[in-house]
Amino acid sequence: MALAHSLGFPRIGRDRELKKAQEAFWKGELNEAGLRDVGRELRKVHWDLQKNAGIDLLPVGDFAWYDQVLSHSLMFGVIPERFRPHDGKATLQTLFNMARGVSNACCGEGHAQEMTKWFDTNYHYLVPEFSVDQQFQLGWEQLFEETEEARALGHNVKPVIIGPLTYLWLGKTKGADFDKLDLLDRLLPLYGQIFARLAALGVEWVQIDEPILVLDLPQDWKNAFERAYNQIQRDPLKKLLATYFGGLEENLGLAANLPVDGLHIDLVRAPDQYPTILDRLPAYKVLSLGVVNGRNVWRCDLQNALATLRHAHERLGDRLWVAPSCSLLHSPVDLGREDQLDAELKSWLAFAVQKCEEVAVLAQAVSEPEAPQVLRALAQSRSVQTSRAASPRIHKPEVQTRVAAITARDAQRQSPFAQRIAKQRGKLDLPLFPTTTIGSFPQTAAIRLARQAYKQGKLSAADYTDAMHTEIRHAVEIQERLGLDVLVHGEAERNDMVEYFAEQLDGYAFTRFGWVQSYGSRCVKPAVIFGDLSRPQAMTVEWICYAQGLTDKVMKGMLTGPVTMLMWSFAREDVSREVQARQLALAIRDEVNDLEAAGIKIVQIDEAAFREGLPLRRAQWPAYLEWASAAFRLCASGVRDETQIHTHMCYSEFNDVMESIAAMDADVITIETSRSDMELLEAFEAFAYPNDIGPGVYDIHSPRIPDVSEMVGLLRKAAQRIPVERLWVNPDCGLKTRGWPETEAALVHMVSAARQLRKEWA
Ligand SMILES: Nc1nc2c(c(=O)[nH]1)N[C@@H](CNc1ccc(C(=O)N[C@@H](CCC(=O)N[C@@H](CCC(=O)N[C@@H](CCC(=O)O)C(=O)O)C(=O)O)C(=O)O)cc1)CN2
Ligand code: MET
Ligand SMILES: [Zn+2]
Repeated sequence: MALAHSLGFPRIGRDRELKKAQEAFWKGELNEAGLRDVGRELRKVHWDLQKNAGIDLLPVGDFAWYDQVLSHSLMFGVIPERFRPHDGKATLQTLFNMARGVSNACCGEGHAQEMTKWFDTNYHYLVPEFSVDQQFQLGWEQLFEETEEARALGHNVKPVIIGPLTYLWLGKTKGADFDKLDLLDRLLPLYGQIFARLAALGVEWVQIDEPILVLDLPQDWKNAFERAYNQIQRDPLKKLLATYFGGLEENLGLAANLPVDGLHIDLVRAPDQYPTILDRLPAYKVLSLGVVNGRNVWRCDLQNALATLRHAHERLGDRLWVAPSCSLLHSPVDLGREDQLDAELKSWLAFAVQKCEEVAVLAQAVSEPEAPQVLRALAQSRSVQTSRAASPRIHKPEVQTRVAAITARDAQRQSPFAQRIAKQRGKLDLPLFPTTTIGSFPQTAAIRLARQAYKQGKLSAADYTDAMHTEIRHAVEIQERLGLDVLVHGEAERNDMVEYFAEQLDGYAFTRFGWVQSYGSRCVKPAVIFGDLSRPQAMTVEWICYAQGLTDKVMKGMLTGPVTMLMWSFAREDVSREVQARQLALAIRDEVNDLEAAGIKIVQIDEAAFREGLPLRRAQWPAYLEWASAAFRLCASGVRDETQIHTHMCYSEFNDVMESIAAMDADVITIETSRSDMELLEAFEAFAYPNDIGPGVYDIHSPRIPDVSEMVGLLRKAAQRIPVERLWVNPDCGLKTRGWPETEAALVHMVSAARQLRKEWA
């Protein structure tokens, strides 16, 4: 029989119990013992859920108080100087300080560790900081404690640990410039120590995650794999090397031959690697096949997966394991919780619990093809596949006809930028260094509670609209008082910048409890694209016009772009991402045009996920960049020259995609730059980026209020790289996670900084 295992389970909890406990702890409303109780209970529930679903070997080490990479930094003693406790002993407080930063009398100033995207997901990890004299020592007992905890509950567990090369790859060197790989020899002994301790606890298998094996790796990193694993092998634990999010391609031989006892590969993202791996895998090794998609919510086509598994089983026998493609961290927890989803649609979906059931039944089907539950599951899967393929709710001829009729002309503004900007300047009458914000203002508890009451039917639509109008008035008044030049309505009415639009588009479904962790305690509820997408009516025009009616200043209309809508949703798999992006682009284009017709002079189309959508392998970049920037232009090109189109991007490296950013041809782009000290602008300068730019002058992820002088300094740096006529002044990103007091204080400073620059350049 094939063994059913899981690479990791969501930690946040079915009802976001972990989020609520973390936030209560930070507010001082829950003590550490209380927080630890919540964690312990969640782990117990999650192991039980997986075991009851039929998983034979359960993951431990997938739980984290904030982020799994951060847990590893504590385990390895990689604690930046500014957070190092006096007695050298890291505590939960140390961990949260590293994640969230400190700024107080007792502990001084310490900016949080940088946060960045986990491969091509919407999960963010905390970037380890390495110094040239970096030492590593075991400094965190969590993995061992949780292993004991699981074993005390009677579970058969497999601890999960990030491999040494992936861990180093994810980190950043600080201070002196040096090669991270030089740290490998110092780090490796810790793996030996960890494995020895796990073996002493009675562990048989450990999972070592090395997802960087699916990237284009430099040769020295490839070489380092052999060296590292030859050194690691000298101990009694069995090791499963896990790769996911893509195919091994030219690293396949390397991965197959490392001296470990098993290899996991992602057959959902890269089914093509299957036959080759069978030929290359040494005969002693276990092969774990990730056939159930851990990154999407569609039920697995069991028939299809089983065909591969049966074939593999003939060759491998008991050396075949079955798993989800990657950790289920990226899936919502339990579909059973959804009580308001349409029954047919619900029958097409699987969340983490259901995915474990799929893995288990597939593992059983390999050796017991006639078992009643296997036959039942296969029949059900077949009927899901046929009902979906034929469903009239998926295929909309009018949408397909419109997409087919798109011409190159539709994705091109009427005139080149130079002509457009002259007309826009004439009409907008803005000062040099115009100030603006990225869109959202604080999403206060009051706003969320009003929305909850409205959704539960406890607040009427009219009363909800009134409550949101009050918020918009408040935001507009404050912006006028602060003296900002281009105003926003503040996005109070939006639960999320993607979900809000998804709720108003045909072809999208949304869940009530489908939460997925984005970072720390912050979660998102990705909507589900199930069919051809269209916009039945205007989505934002009334809100934006209400806001514009309150002021003589220019009100910027705020939309989310097609690539971001797609990347932050659960997408279809029966049509390409490109086609879905085009459908979204047409819907957004109609909204842009409606805003223009309603008298709105500036429209911002956010593409925060543009960079995240980039394939992990460079060979696939050109095709993606081509359709992604074309989709943006399609949204933005239905308007007159006078209408100014903005876009916004965050969490982005731009150097290697400048050409495509320029190809988007937005009149103004606002970007995150403050944490990198305007370094990002080098790319814009080097490329001679032609359009207007708003480099963020302060980091909105931190409650810290930067001084005027700090922002003036950043703006002067920007002015050295970009002609001042083309510079805007704005924060790094939206302000929804901030409170009002710090938001106002920071914006007062920002406006002063802009005024000072105007004087300097007058
Ligand atoms: N989709 C997406 N991905 C993204 C981003 C993004 O904005 N959206 N930004 C980056 C990540 N940054 C993020 C920043 C903030 C939040 C965030 O604040 N999330 C909220 C949830 C937002 C939401 O959906 N809110 C709903 C529901 C809020 C809620 O929890 N309501 C309570 C009741 C009210 C209360 O007690 O607060 C409940 O249902 O129990 C609403 O406003 O209506 C959270 O974790 O709390 C998420 C990601 C990258 N990826
Ligand atoms: N307009 C959005 C906001 O201000 C853009 C956020 S990008 C993650 O929140
Ligand atoms: Zn942003």
